[in-house]
Amino acid sequence: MGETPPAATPMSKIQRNLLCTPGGGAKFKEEKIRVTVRMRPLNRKEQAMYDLIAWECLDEHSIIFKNPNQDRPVTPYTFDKVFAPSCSTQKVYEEGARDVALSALSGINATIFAYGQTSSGKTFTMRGITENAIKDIYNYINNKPERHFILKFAALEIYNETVIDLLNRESGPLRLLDDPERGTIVEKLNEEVAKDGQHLRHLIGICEAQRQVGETALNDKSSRSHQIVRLTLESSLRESSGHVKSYVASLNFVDLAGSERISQTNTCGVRLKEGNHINRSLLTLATVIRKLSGGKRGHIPYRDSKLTRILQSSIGGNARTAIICTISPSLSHVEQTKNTLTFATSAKEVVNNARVNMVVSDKTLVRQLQKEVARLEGELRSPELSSSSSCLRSLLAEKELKITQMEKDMEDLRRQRDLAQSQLELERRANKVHKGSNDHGSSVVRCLSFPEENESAIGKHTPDRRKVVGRQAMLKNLLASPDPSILVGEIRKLEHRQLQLCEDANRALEVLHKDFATHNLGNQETAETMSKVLSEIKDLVIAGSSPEEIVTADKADLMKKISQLKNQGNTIASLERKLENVQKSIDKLVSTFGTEETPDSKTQLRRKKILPFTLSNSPNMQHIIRAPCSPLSSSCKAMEPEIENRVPTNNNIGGGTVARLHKDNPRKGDESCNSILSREGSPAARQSKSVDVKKIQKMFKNAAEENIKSFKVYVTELKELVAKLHYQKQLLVCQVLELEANKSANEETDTTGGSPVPWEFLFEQQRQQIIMLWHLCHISLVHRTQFYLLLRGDPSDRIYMEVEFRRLTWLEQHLAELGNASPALLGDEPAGHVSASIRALRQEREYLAKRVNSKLTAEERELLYAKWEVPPVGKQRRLQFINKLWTDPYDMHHVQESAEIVAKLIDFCGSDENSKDMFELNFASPYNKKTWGGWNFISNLLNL
Ligand SMILES: Nc1ncnc2c1ncn2[C@@H]1O[C@H](COP(=O)(O)OP(=O)(O)OP(=O)(O)O)[C@@H](O)[C@H]1O
Repeated sequence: MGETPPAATPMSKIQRNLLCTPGGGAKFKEEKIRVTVRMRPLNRKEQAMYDLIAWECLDEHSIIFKNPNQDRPVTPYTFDKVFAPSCSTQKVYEEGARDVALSALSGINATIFAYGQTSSGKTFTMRGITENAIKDIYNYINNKPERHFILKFAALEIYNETVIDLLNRESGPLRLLDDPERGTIVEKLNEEVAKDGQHLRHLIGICEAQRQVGETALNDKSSRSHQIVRLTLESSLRESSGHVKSYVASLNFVDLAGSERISQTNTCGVRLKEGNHINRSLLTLATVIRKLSGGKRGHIPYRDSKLTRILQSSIGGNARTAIICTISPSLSHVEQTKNTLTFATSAKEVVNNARVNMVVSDKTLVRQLQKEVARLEGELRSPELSSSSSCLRSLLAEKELKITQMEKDMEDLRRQRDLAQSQLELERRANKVHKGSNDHGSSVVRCLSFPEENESAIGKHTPDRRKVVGRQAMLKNLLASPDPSILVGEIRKLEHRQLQLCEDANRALEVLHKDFATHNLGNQETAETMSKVLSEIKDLVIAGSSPEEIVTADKADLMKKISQLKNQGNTIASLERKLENVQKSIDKLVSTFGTEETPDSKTQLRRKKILPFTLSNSPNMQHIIRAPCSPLSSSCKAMEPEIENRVPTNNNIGGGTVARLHKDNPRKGDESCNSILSREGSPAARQSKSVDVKKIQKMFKNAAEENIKSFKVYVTELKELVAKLHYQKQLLVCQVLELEANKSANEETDTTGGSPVPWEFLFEQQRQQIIMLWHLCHISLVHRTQFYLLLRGDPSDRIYMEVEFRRLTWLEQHLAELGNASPALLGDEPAGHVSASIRALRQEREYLAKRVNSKLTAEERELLYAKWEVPPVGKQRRLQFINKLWTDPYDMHHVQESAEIVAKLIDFCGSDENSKDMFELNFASPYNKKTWGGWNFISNLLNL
């Protein structure tokens, strides 16, 4: 059997009823405990002792103590019913318990118990009540064929505060459990279904037999425990009726042990112990009743005894309760009777809240829910939708509208994507066509362009702006594409192209490096030449006031040479034009002398027309090749004497300076050149020119043929090297300006005898410009310091100042040009070489910071820190200090102090006049340090 609470309706079933019975509701009914008093007759012992009857039933509701001396009036006790000794148990049941007992058949819990002193007739009464109730219950059941009843039986006793299952005493003491839904339940209490009345009586009989009974002085068969017989009645209408309501209720028959006075019962030992437990539990019951009767809802000590715990729902709870208080009429038990009546008086004030426990079985519930679901589904399918269905329908329509709009949007996006792809394809084709038409030029420029896929030729002369714009448009189209996968795919393709470009660019860079190595060689030669020139210039400056003729002659020669250089204005274009003039001159000569045309001569003529050249260029070519050069300008002007464009009729070609340079640097082709010059300059040749025209013509033809082969090589080299001359020419111009300035100063001094040009003013002005350029070009602090401290405004410093200024001016422009052309600028990043310069400067500052502690005393350091506003506390104070040096090009005081500090850190005294030489021609092109920075991939730019 499962757990069966002995005195409470299963809460789960009650709650299920309350929750699942639509519209059924729970009908609560407040009702006071029915309290009746039954007074037994005097038993034989009482009669034998001639005990007096102390109580009189005034009527069916009142009982009064009969005062033997009649002096004091007594107050009768009034109850629902008072049964005189002559009343039968049947009547007690019918008038005191029947309606309560039968409430269980209607789903209301019911409890009927007897309370009174020992031997007052409780057991006697309850047996009769139970029997009558069973009889009535089965009579009711039998009279309700439309309902199906299940009657379950359980019984327990509380003996010495131990709960015993009377159907299975061997199971031992049972525990009471507190269930939040079901209340107090008796764990593992057997419950047996009563098949019928007879079976039920049999079960009851078994329990009575199991109950603890003992003999006392007052009762031969005194109950020594509280007994609770529980009938659980479940009733439901039969399925054929179509109803679903069912009821469940418990009907408790409680036969309490009687209170007893030890003095009267003469108990000891076990009985005394039993009596103590009985009295204690009854006292708790009386307390609970008393408290409940007072209407106070404070603490009710249900838990003080197992009796009150089990009967909790029956005393002030969900049950109808009837208490039959049994009393003895004997005068000898007046005090016990008064106590019972007092208890009864309290009990009759206790109000219960009984309700009908209507339940729905799981099977019935499922069936009911299925019907409800079917009904709702029918409503949904019905055209006559309810208001909620209409709301759902409008919501669905709104959703469908949104879906339709989204589909339209998606279609628009697809069209935009297709359009972008078409534009991309058109752009691709356009770029391919464009690429095919511009597939020329140097590899150096190509690396700075933005070439297309499958582009294999060397790049163009200049970056194709239109192509870049087209690519930007293409990127915009791609970014506007609604399909990210297409974007990513296209970008990956572009990255692939960029990788190819990177390889091409690296190859172009190699070419550039080789080119520059050649340039460096020429630059060294140029430096040597320039050193000589500068030496001459310095000598000239120093000897500016010398009257010696030889110096004047040298000065005149140098001025003449420089004037030539200044006026040449050679460019590669002008050189080529001059070469074309030479060709024309040769052609003219050939045509002049070519009166007889043989097949050979025609062939030669055609070949000369294709590749005309004059031998007179050879020595000049060497001069140009060995001239100072720069790798950076494509519009440089070459130094070429005008005489070189004429027909070689003069054997003084090249002049003294050129001849000297030529001698210092012999080159390939000199031999043939000298050979021809020798022939042209000999008297025999001049004689034959006037005599043998054909011979002269043939000579020219052969000479031209001889040099035509080397002409192409020469032109190629010329194009490369002439382009490198621009920078060195600037230096020469610088020197020219300096010489002119000196010359003007000298002439002005000579002619006017006035004061010289205020060099100090010019010095300060130029130095400020140089300082600014140092700052802009991120020049080494050590270099700045040395230059600043060495060049203090001496007239001899003019050339160094001019060189430094020119160098820095060129460098600043060069950095700007490279920065503008650098692909790295596509990512808005500083040019690689600028970054390298900044990095190098930072490293230099770190180097200087490390020397602070060793070169400056602690006192000096703190003074400087304070002066330069370095925080007194913090990390890297030395580097903070160094980072403040050479940072303000406008403040000359700042520059002066910065230079002095750096000089101290590097142990530079600045007194060596020869140290100025380090600033003459110490030109290091940024190309020496330039490294290929790689490409910025589109994906990186787009943060993909
Ligand atoms: N109303 C009555 N009419 C005739 N005899 C009665 C009546 N009530 C009780 N008796 C008799 O009194 C005796 C004691 O009765 P009972 O055992 O029922 O008392 P009790 O209250 O149950 O005592 P205890 O508390 O000790 O069990 C029994 O022999 C019983 O037959």
